[in-house]
Amino acid sequence: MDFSSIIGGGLPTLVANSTHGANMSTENGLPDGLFDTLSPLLGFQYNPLMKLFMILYKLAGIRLGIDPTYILTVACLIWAVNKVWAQLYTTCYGLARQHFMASVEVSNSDDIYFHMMKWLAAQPKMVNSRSLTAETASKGAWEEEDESELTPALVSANGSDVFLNFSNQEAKAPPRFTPALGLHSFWFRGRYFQLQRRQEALFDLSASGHGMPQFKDKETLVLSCFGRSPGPIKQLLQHAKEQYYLDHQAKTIVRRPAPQTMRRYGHRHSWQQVANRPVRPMQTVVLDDEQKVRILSDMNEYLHPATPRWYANRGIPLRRGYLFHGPPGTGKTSLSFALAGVFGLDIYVISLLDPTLTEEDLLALFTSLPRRCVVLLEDIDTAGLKRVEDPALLSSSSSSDDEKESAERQDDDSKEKKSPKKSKHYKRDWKVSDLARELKRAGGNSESGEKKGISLSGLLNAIDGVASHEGRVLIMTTNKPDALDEALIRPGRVDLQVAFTNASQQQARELFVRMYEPDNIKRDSISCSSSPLTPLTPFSEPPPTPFSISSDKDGNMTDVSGLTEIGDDDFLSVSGGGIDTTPNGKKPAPAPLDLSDTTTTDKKIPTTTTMATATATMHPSELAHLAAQFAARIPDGRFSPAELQGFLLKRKKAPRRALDDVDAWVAGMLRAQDKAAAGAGSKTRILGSLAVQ
Ligand SMILES: Nc1ncnc2c1ncn2[C@@H]1O[C@H](COP(=O)(O)OP(=O)(O)OP(=O)(O)O)[C@@H](O)[C@H]1O
Repeated sequence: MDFSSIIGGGLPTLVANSTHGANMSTENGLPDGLFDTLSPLLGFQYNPLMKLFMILYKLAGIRLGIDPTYILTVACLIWAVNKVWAQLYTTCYGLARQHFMASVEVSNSDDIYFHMMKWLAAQPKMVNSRSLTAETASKGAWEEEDESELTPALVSANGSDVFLNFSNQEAKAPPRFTPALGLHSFWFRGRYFQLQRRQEALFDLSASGHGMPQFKDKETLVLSCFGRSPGPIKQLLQHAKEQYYLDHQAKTIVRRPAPQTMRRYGHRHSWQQVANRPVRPMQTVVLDDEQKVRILSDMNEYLHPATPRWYANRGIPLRRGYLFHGPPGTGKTSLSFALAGVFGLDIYVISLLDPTLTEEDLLALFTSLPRRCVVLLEDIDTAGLKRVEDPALLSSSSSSDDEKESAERQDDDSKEKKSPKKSKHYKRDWKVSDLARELKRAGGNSESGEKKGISLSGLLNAIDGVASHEGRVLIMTTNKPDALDEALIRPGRVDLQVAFTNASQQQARELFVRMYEPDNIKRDSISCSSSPLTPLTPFSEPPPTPFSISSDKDGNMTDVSGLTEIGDDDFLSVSGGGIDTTPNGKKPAPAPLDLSDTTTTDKKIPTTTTMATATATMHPSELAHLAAQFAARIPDGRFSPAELQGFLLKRKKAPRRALDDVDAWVAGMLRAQDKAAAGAGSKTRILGSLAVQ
């Protein structure tokens, strides 16, 4: 392009033309355009910007050899057609959506949202979408890991041992990709679906935070498909949900109260998931079989779908409570988890010592429980729950000052008995000193930050008040059943008590077998229990035969048909968790064990390979023989299963070494116990037991 000729020749003419409003440019060989005609009329020559535009416009015309008006006209036409098309499309699409498409909305405050997102993240079509959101996918403690992905181990100082190294573990975890905000489409079971992911910011006036309203993001998924029925979308959501729970089938979900800021939204915001751990098989809890069967059949009966009707017909509130009591480390929590696993229930753990928990919160938490679940109140004795009969008397026991006050009052009481007229005014006759004392107490409490906490009546109200939730299984655990108020454990609140004791020789034997049996061998093949428990119904099988409950003349349940054959127990399972059978529901055939690790020494730290594959094998009969020898050296009822487990864990690959060491360990432990009994307390026992490990 010859700029000098344009500038030297064409430009002055153009400038002159545009300046003087000339309406002809025939000297450039171009016809007069629309602009040339319109510009004087519109007064373009007075506007410097428009003048510049005119110059550029003419320059373009000269360069292209056509009137730029045509280009502009075509551009305007394209724009108009596009506008009309867009409008038409929107209208037609809107009409089609309205009349020929069904849609379902899912909010991110609902669990289905997470089920759907997890499912979408696993769809190849979605993964290859051009518009994605990347998320950091972190693995839970119990999720399977690929051992081949382990970082090459570092060689230790002596050059022989190797240790695992997880320094770049996070870097290796691939991100998770989900559909970005906007419109997406995918096919599912031969059907076309549209997914719209939307986000909007809500101004939450009720947000407490520091009393300031806050913005809150709310996300919505809108799923649509062609057809007037939302059936396919429902199927899709059901499928996503099933896939989600398939991953969690053999897991027990543990929930705790959500933070206070979340709890106030109520219902599903009241609880948050804190763990998702593998189901604890019932066989791993070493406890008297009779006790296990008693509680299992009691719970099974309670959870049966026919039970609510039975309770309703008799006007009995549908609640069941259990109290597990016994020394620390005897399996109270373990049994609670195993029970939840057998019945496929989630566990809701509440600590009454939580400083943020008020009685209103407790009530709200109980009312937002799902239909069937296990509520676990651990170490209920530590919550200091007491019946408040007379606040004055109750508080009077807290300090020597108060004792004096109590004595004064008793003194006053006796005086008043002599002059009944005066006694009527007792409560109102506050002296200045009384008032000062009360104020001091109230001030002292708030200054020291002492928590008012949950009172016994608050707890009772939550667990069986008029507004309390029905259908849940309440399990309370305690080390000191005698310290509990009898109101808390009266029948109706606690229906079954299970006493846990230190390990018997039989239990020691079972613990030994469980510790050294290979992972892939089921308990029954080497069971040393007289009546092994395999109490489960495979997930896919139909539910157990409906039972009937009849009562004797005292109203006690006498016959629970369908549950009488406890030997081959059929227990209800909501999720199928805890199943300890092969996929076809049969018990696996016993496989030979070979635990020939007697040469293993604990001094050598296992390598990555040995950690994973060093399950040496031993014949079941040999293992049973070792277990019997071990049990014979454990005194009955002296050690908790947790203590025995701790000892065995230190020798987890060496059953014979455990046998060799057990006498010395028992002697050391007994000495520590005697010392503790002689006055130094339970702490000495614990420290002593650690020393003799
Ligand atoms: N009866 C048992 N059978 C199998 N393992 C047990 C048993 N008792 C305790 N253990 C083991 O000991 C550990 C502690 O058990 P658990 O927490 O169930 O005891 P607990 O009675 O609830 O104790 P605490 O009263 O201190 O809460 C767990 O690792 C568990 O596996």
